[in-house]
Amino acid sequence: MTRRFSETASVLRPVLGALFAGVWRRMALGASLAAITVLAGMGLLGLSGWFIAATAIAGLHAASALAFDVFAPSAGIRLLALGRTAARYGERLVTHDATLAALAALRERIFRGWASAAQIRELLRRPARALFRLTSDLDALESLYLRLLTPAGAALCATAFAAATLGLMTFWLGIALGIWMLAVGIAVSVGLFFRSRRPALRRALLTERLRAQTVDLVSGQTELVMAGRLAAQCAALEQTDRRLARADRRLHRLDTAAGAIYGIAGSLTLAATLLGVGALVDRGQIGIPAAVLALLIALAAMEPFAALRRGALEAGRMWLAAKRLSPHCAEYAECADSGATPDAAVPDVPNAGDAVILQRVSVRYPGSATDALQSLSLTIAHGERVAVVGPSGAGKSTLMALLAGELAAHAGSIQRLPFAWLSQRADLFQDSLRENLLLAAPEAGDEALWHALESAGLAADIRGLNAGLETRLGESGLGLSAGQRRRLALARLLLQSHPLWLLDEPTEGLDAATAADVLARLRILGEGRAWLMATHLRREAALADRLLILRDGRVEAEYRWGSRDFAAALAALRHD
Ligand SMILES: Nc1ncnc2c1ncn2[C@@H]1O[C@H](COP(=O)(O)OP(=O)(O)OP(=O)(O)O)[C@@H](O)[C@H]1O
Repeated sequence: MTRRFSETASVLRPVLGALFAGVWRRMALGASLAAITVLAGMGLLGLSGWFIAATAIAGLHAASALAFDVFAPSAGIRLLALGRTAARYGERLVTHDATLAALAALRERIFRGWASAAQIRELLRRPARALFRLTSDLDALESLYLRLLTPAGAALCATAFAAATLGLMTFWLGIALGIWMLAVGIAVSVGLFFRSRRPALRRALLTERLRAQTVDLVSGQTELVMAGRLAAQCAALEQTDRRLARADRRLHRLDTAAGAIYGIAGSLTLAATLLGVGALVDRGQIGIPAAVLALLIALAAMEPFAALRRGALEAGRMWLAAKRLSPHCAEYAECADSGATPDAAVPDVPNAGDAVILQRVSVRYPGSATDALQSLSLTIAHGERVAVVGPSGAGKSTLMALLAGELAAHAGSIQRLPFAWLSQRADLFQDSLRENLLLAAPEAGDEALWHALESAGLAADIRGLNAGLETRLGESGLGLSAGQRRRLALARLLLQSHPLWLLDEPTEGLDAATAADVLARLRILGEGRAWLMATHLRREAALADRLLILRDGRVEAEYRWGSRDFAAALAALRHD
């Protein structure tokens, strides 16, 4: 039991800390306004009933009718009516403003929490899941405040108010009402939470699966048709949909049952209060108007608990979201406390003279039994060009990813200068050419952009487009040829003045003429910078000052330009 409690606390603490950080005052104000709205509503109903009953009784005799003060209660009714409307309006504004601000801050925290090598790899493997978590899990936390905490606070205030009002008439009636309301409210909410936890969890997971399957179906249509798996994928999707509908039906049934229980509990409360206040009137302890006030307050008191229903139904989903987001919130909080970034793989800067120093670095992929890089040491001097060659699986891309900070080493030390990275696939976005270029240098003006395009040999092509730099690209750079995409990536590389270039097979897939042009430009523009280039191709490796032969994650040999071994190793590479 204690272990369970400490586990729950360890999940909720970072999430609540992250959710309330910076906005807790607004959230407390929102919850207070929600409570005021409920109390004003109860007060309005009770006072109106009291007023009508008291006016009717006072009207029975001329003397009492003349003495009856109609102004104070009607002013009170107006005040409560206006107050309730204003509090409701303020509550909506404040709670939603606080929630949106909290979620925006939390989203940023989660993004920062994800900005680590291991997380990025995981996200790239399952992008649909990442998107779902960013949207759905965070929305679930929105419900935690709006549908659970705020209504729970309002329900407690309503209980206290109803118990106090009846307690003023007779102490034990107030206590009995308070205990009864708390018992029913807590029992139904907690019972609903436990009964709905499994279907709510199932619903959240099935919605996630349905989205991922739909994305797979749409984006992989061609492959599914080619493999004859389209019908199977559709059937799997339909099955998920059916299971989701079953979970939905179960939740709806629970919701209806909880509504019915609250209805019955409300009627029982009303009947018991009627008997209680009837006895009090009989004994002459209270008048009829006070009895009507008590009855109407008891009638309204159960309503805030009914509002908790939705929160209790969604609690399972909130719990799942909290469990998934909690490590990221905790991770980020630790980093914020220590002033570090979440990515432990950020390397140091080497001493003057060298651009890269790797010392006995080992890297292992999660789930792999062997190291992809094994105690690898490498030094690259300023302005030196090193080409890494080796058979497929030797560890070339791993080495590049390590230096780019996409992978963390489990042993050894890494020092390198700031770098610009030309990867095999140019990461182009569905945006204008200008925005795609500005990713590399957000402050660059038009002159710098055109200069980079000129140097990359793409300026003439862009000038030929009607919208020039404003031309919009499709997904992954659709609208440009492979050669133009590579040149655009090259222009991005040139917009950065970093002293180290990481080039991953920079001309793979280009025709011989385009490749020769790109390489000639790289050679001229990369003068004075250090290069680390992963390659299979002779035309690329020929630009290097040093060849590094990698095999099974180790440096097997190194050859300097001009040596016979260098020429032999070069000759062994692919020609185009
Ligand atoms: N994401 C991954 N998870 C597990 N193992 C991986 C992963 N990526 C690469 N590896 C393994 O790490 C080793 C080195 O792979 P790497 O991609 O670095 O080789 P490479 O030399 O770049 O190959 P290629 O020339 O085919 O691109 C291989 O044994 C490979 O199976």
